[in-house]
Amino acid sequence: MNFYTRKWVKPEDLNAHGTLFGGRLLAWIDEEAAIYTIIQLGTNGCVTKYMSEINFVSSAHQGDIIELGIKAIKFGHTSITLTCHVRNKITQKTILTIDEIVFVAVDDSGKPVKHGRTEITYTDARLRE
Ligand SMILES: CC(=O)SCCNC(=O)CCNC(=O)[C@H](O)C(C)(C)COP(=O)(O)OP(=O)(O)OC[C@H]1O[C@@H](n2cnc3c(N)ncnc32)[C@H](O)[C@@H]1OP(=O)(O)O
Repeated sequence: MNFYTRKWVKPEDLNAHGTLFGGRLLAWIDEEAAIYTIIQLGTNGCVTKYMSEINFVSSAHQGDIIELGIKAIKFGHTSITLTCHVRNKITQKTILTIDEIVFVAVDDSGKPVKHGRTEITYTDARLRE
């Protein structure tokens, strides 16, 4: 799993308890997973379909640097399934895990479309095909 994106937890990211707001973290994850999917499928036309159980394992605090890891675990016909792990960059302590995030490739009218991909690419070449 690659941890491409790092985030620095700032005051505007906190909840009423003074720790990282879960909704903010999920927004970061959804965007990261969407970008990962766009690179893997080579199309901007993809939407979030499903997220499995979200496990908030431990809190992050103001000033922490966290990193978001995403990896494709299954290529379907129109879908791609990802797994996600968020951890503290310094201590490596796990902050969150999501076993499955499913994105679906869609056409201009929003209907599922076959993406034709079967394996992970480690470059962004598909974006230029
Ligand atoms: C990045 C963003 O913010 S996007 C915004 C948030 N997301 C959205 O607005 C999407 C709203 N949802 C939709 O428009 C529709 O549900 C669609 C277009 C995504 C899918 O439509 P559906 O009628 O469910 O499509 P369909 O039944 O053909 O399934 C498409 C694929 O999704 C998979 N799928 C459908 N439901 C689920 C589910 N609950 N869990 C996992 N996978 C699922 C199917 O197995 C299929 O995969 P495959 O083609 O690889 O075998």
